[in-house]
Amino acid sequence: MAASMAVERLSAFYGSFQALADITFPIHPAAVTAVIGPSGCGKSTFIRCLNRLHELAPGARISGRVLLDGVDIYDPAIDPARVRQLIGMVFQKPNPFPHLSIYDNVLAGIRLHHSRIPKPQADDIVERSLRAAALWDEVKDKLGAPGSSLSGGQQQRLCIARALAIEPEVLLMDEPTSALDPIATYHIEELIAELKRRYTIVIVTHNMQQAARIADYVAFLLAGEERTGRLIEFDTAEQIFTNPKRRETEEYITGKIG
Ligand SMILES: Nc1ncnc2c1ncn2[C@@H]1O[C@H](COP(=O)(O)OP(=O)(O)OP(=O)(O)O)[C@@H](O)[C@H]1O
Repeated sequence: MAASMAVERLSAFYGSFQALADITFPIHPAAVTAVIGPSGCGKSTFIRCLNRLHELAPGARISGRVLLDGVDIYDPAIDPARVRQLIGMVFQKPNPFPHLSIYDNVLAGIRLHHSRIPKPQADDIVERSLRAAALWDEVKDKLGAPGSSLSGGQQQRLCIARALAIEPEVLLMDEPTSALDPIATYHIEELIAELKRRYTIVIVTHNMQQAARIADYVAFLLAGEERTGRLIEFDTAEQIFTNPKRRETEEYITGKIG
């Protein structure tokens, strides 16, 4: 069963600067939730709060709660490394280790947690993860080639395979297609549609058409003059794109602001 998440009164800070204020909404299991909003409204900050990457920035902290299946991932008893294992992340720019082979790239994350994996088990994890990332057929005959030998879209699917190898319950994606061409973007969108059957997915995107194509739910964030991002509207994608309740949402999705 895919996990559910929820954010409750989440605020995020960099030192004295408040990047996000008082954000509350549910993240439904086995569905795609898109986080949209103009540049600088705090989308990346938000998604990084969901797996405790935010706190690694100097002076960064949060208040509020982030629940994974009802458990607060910021509870002092919870190990942040375990959180990042359960809640995987894929970044904007495909970032495979360029000199590592495709095979070793898939295992790179898992090796942080398990020092020795027997070869048959490693082979199995590599094949399963590459299949899940819809990359197996393209690379199965060159698993020893460096990650950098792949196209941008293939590299991004390799990063998705690396994230899936550690068996997360939730997959976070921060603008995963913004560095890719339209065909590679199409492949990643198809893959997301497939992955949401098993995983809970949160994606940051600048691209309204993309959000409309792939999201089940949408959270729209907006920052005012003080640059603090707030949740303007959360709803099903259908509602947000056909009949938003707030004027600001309508202005954003029709291109009048942002
Ligand atoms: N490490 C940091 N230290 C201080 N302020 C930061 C840091 N990272 C981001 N910010 C600030 O936090 C705010 C939100 O930034 P964030 O990158 O989360 O926005 P975003 O919506 O993802 O932007 P974009 O769409 O341009 O990527 C901005 O005002 C930004 O300048």
